[in-house]
Amino acid sequence: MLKSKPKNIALIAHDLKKRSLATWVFNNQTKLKRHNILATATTGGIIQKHCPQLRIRVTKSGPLGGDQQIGAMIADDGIDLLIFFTDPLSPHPHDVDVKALSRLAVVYDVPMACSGATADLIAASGYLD
Ligand SMILES: O=C(CO)COP(=O)(O)O
Repeated sequence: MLKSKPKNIALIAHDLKKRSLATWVFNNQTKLKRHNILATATTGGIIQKHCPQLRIRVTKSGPLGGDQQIGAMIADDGIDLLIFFTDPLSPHPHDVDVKALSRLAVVYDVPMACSGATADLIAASGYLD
């Protein structure tokens, strides 16, 4: 099968969802490894430990501007997929940044998964092949 060109994929998870995102990445690393992976600092560090063979570029941590950095990349057409496992049951000091990031993903029509079920559907869709 003809492979599509590597995509720029941003990975982010709130604290209580980091383990679940790391597991999702581990389970999908065969598909992910030929793409350019970007993550916010803490999320990226945890995923890197679970998946040492993936090359992960990191931004600042979310509360320190990482969500905004990824939002700016979306506005520059630099992100093809956003996997952002959000935790709707905990307060976040940088909630405005979280909202701004998900808003920009919609403005620029970037595919976005906020939970495992949607991320699984995207992985099964052929988008990463
Ligand atoms: O806060 C985040 C998303 O809003 C994620 O940032 P970290 O990966 O640095 O924890």
